[in-house]
Amino acid sequence: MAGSTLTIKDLHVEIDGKEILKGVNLEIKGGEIHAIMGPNGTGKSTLSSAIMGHPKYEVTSGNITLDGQNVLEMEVDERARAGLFLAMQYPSEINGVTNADFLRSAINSRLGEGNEISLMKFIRQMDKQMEFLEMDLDMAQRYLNEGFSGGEKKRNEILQLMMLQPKIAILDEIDSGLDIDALKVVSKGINEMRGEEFGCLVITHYQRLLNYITPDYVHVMMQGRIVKSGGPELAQRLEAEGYDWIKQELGIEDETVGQEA
Ligand SMILES: Nc1ncnc2c1ncn2[C@@H]1O[C@H](COP(=O)(O)OP(=O)(O)OP(=O)(O)O)[C@@H](O)[C@H]1O
Repeated sequence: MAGSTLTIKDLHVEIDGKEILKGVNLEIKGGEIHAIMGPNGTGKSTLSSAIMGHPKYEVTSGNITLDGQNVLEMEVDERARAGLFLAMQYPSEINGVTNADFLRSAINSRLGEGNEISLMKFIRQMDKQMEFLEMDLDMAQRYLNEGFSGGEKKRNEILQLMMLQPKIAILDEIDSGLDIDALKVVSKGINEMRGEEFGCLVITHYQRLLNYITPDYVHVMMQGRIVKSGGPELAQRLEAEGYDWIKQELGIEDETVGQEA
């Protein structure tokens, strides 16, 4: 089976009446890893929130499709069931719901009624992936993200990714706040997912993540648009030289969006 394709065409998004995304075009296919970099406040997280259907982010024009299906018409849970996965910059804590319960119901919701995963199979898989991610097995029974350190939350997001096996994942600053060992483990998890069935968009500020997860494409976002795309060498140049050369090339003065009003 070939992988899926997420297509974003001329996407415009507003928050509280301010236009943040001003025409984003991007296609992510199974087997591909894309990275988006860009200065602070240029719309990177807005793009991931819009893809996952956060209610605050209003799509005013353009479209998002997954294998031709209109993602914008799907509720948030339908998007997840369709195979989209979003690892948030700040994962929420949910008191009263254990990590294991949350994961099992998320997997069952994806598999659909009548196809639920057996408890034994679920436990076997969860133990295996937790071991792979060098996680303390006790974390399965802790409430979701409650009291997890920054690094533990990120590792947990990768555990969810590996258990849910989405078609397309969007990882927003999965590397922020990680120590070097955790960064390696998180990258190991993402690399383990690599394959024709899996497409991924990684939002990051740092080339160092891309040393571990080599992207196929690197895009730069400024002023609510993707203004430049290239291969891994583009991230290396950004690390060495910053963003000024792109701003000069494109005649961009202030990169922050949404401040004009
Ligand atoms: N919920 C919100 N309410 C009001 N403004 C918002 C909201 N979310 C984002 N913005 C504004 O939208 C713009 C883009 O924010 P966004 O978080 O998408 O940027 P980013 O490129 O991900 O930044 P960073 O690199 O700092 O994470 C910013 O000016 C931000 O203040």
